[in-house]
Amino acid sequence: MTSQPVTGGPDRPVAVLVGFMGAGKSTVGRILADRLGVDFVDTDAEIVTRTGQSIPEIFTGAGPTRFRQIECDVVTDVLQNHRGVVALGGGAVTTEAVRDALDGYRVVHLKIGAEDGFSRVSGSDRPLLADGDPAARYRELLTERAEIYSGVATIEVDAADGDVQDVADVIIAAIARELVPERTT
Ligand SMILES: Nc1ncnc2c1ncn2[C@@H]1O[C@H](COP(=O)(O)OP(=O)(O)O)[C@@H](O)[C@H]1O
Ligand SMILES: O=C(O)C1=C[C@@H](OP(=O)(O)O)[C@@H](O)[C@H](O)C1
Ligand SMILES: [Mg+2]
Repeated sequence: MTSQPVTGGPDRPVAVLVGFMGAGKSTVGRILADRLGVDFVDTDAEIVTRTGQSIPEIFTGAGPTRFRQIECDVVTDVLQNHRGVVALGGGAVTTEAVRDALDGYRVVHLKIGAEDGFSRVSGSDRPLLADGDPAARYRELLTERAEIYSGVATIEVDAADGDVQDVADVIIAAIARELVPERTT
């Protein structure tokens, strides 16, 4: 686990979770919010609520480019207006405007390897894994994006190590260290 100083603040979310599909952003994000006693927003769920369509429906209907535009609008709005925990969709940070919007925020990268991550999402309805060889596509996209996640993150945690509660514990400990740097335990 690595951690750099930063961020958060009364006018910002406590934490924004990024990382590849299957890292656990949606699941751990909800647990983290419960543990911290704050609200949780998953931007994919917010997209579904606002459009009235599922993520696969948007990808196959409006298309991936339009999905990224909708996603960018929703993410920037949530970042400005939400104060709890936010989980982004795995591809949100491929949009430059989203990366810019994250500047100065506490951004937690849930790091996952190809084998662990794919085993969690194999057979799910994620549209980017719908065609061809999903395991190969998963590996390719993960390799393409790994640096982007690390580039926007202020905290990085191993999301393969332990169950979802353990991952939430590690994030809470990292945030606590930022808030109280001299803490020894
Ligand atoms: N640390 C973990 N250990 C075991 N299973 C996990 C862990 N994190 C997430 N999962 C499982 O992996 C699947 C994908 O998790 P999800 O939260 O949707 O990931 P993401 O939002 O990053 O794509 C879910 O079935 C979830 O329960
Ligand atoms: O990596 C991606 O491009 C995507 C990740 C998904 O979210 P999760 O990372 O929560 O699975 C969802 O936004 C969409 O299927 C596209
Ligand atoms: Mg998710």
